[in-house]
Amino acid sequence: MSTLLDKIWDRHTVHRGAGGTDLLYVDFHLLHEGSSPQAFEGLRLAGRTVRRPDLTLATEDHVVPTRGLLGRSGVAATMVEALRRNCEEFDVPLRRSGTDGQGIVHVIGPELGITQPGRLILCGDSHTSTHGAFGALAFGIGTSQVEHVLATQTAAFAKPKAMAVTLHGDLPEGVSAKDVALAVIGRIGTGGAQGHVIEYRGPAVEAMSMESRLTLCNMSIEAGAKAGMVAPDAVTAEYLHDRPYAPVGRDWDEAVASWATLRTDDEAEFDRRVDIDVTALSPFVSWGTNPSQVVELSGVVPDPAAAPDPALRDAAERALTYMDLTPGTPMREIPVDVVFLGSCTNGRIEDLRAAAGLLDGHRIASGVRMLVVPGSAAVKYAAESEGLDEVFRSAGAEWRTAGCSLCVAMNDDSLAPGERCASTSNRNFEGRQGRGGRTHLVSPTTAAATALTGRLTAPSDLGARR
Ligand SMILES: CC(C)[C@H](C(=O)O)[C@@H](O)C(=O)O
Ligand code: SF4
Repeated sequence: MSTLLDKIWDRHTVHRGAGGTDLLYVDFHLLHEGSSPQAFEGLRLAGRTVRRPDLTLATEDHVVPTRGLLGRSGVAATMVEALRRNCEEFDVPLRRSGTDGQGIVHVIGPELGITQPGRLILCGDSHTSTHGAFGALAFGIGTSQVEHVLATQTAAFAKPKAMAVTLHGDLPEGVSAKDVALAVIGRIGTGGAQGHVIEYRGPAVEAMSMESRLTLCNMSIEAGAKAGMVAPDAVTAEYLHDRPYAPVGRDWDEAVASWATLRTDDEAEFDRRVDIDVTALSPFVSWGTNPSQVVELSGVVPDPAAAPDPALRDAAERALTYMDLTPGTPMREIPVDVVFLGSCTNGRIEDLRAAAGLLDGHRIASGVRMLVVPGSAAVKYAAESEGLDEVFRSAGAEWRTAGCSLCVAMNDDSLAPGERCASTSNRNFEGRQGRGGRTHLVSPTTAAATALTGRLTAPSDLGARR
């Protein structure tokens, strides 16, 4: 009896190492400018080539500007230039910024149909867990492993344990996969899934769109998991059909038939199980400086004294100092300066639609700056063809080109010290959005509702106010 993890692991194992480390075949390798330069340099020094450029794809996402063109000088230009030179020299296909098909690596993989059920997908980036939404095994690797994959199309790992996170019930209106992800991390902690691959299961997962599943799997890494996954089903196949890298004709039929075997057997044992009833969930928001420091938006800033152990109490105290928050303050009373809608967590078309649905015909609060950054060029075009860009602009938000943007202060977008931001991204670490910047992780609709009122606001709070 095997779990989905066992099945994919076994199919990819080319050598079982003595010390419990297996050598796995890699189906697809994604690259970006942030984590690939040393790997290419290593190849060059060793006189090696890229073994399977056809199973490799690079994109420019972390450092690219999302307003205007890439400059000719500066750190970003140097990093992007290095990636372009490396891709050219090693024959690796590259999605350049400013062209079709470019975007955040975890947005374009699924969009192009590269991310397929049963595949092993690696990338030098922690949020590679995103791709598990398709029933792929996908995780982040370090630079030396990137070099190894480039040279050999294989990588060595110790097999992680399997953890089931089962979501029971139906998600209430206005509560999204992002809220579920924050609720899960709030429950199990940032180390709660350490050493495990999470398989999300249950009726609430089956009812989710691919994009919601991507959001859920994206955040797995924030619970310490190696990866997140969802068994493929009809929703998965429907999403992939006709995508540029998806199989066609007979190959498609065979692929779909083989995907049906990619499920955990009924009697298979998980190393750990967590059950969550989503029926009573409401929107979540982070108050602290790691993604487990969350509360329901209807709640208050917690008192560190109530933390269950001294380590958590210290962490909470430090976080509240950094965040400049006082225990007992209702979350709904916390004002924000900036709202960020985007990232590989929530920068897809459904996220933009959901936020635009609330903003349509309204203006964001004065004094609030809102950045809307599509996760890919394709998301941007799709949004523009639906008129969403107009909705955002008319509401007073900035409409940008694709990139990581304010998710990470590695590009032109950052918070000023002390600025407070409601952000649809996945990390609220100190300085993540800029030195001294304060991040509250939220869902796209909470971000939109917050932009309208200027204070942390759940979508359902808006009714009474307008
Ligand atoms: C820069 C990159 C390697 C990093 C990651 O590994 O995740 C980034 O994408 C992030 O989200 O922190
Ligand atoms: S959007 Fe954020 S989390 Fe995603 S890859 Fe870029 S920096 Fe990392």
